[in-house]
Amino acid sequence: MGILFTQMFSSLFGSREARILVLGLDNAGKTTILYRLQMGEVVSKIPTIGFNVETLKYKNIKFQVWDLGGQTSIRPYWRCYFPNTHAVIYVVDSSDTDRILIAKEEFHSILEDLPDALDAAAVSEALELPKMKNRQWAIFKTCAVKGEGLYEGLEW
Ligand SMILES: Nc1nc2c(ncn2[C@@H]2O[C@H](COP(=O)(O)OP(=O)(O)OP(=O)(O)O)[C@@H](O)[C@H]2O)c(=O)[nH]1
Ligand SMILES: [Mg+2]
Repeated sequence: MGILFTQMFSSLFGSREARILVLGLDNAGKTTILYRLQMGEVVSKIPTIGFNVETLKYKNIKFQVWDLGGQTSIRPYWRCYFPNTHAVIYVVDSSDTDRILIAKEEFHSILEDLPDALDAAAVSEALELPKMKNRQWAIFKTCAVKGEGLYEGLEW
C-alpha cells in the first residue's frame, strides 16, 4: 500500500527517481564529483573503500548516486551494484595518460557485464523453477557484498 501511494504521488507531481552508478579508476575524481554536486564543495581526498551513496535532486529527478571505490582490488565488486541501475557515469582522469588503456579496458568490461545481470524472474525461468511442482521453492535476489536479500532467504 505504501509503495502504491508513493508511486501515485510521484506520478501526480511528476517527480522521478533514477539510480546512478559512478565508476572509474581509483583517483579519477568520482567522490569529488559526487560531493561537488551534492554540497557544492570538495570534501575528502581519501580513497573510497566500499562506496558513498547520496541523493541529489536535479530538474525534478531524484538521483540516488552510488560512488564506488575504484581501486584494482575493489573493481570486481562493481558488478554487484549493476542490477536496477538506470545509468552509469564513467569518470576518466584526462591527465592520467599512463592508465588511459586500463580505463578503456575497465569501461569495456562494464559494458560486457551490464546485460548479463538477470532479474530473479529470469533466473527462475532459466532454471525452470516454475515447472517444479513437487517441491516448495522460492528465489531471492541477493548481493553478498552489500548483504542484501540474504536474510529474506533465511527467513523463508
Ligand atoms: N586537478 C583536478 N584534480 C581533481 C579533480 N577531481 C578530483 N581531483 C583530485 O583527484 C584526487 C582523487 O579524487 P577522488 O574524488 O578521491 O577520486 P576517486 O575517483 O573517488 O578515487 P577512489 O575513491 O580511490 O576510487 C583528489 O586529490 C582530488 O582532489 C579535477 O577535476 N581536477
Ligand atoms: Mg572515491
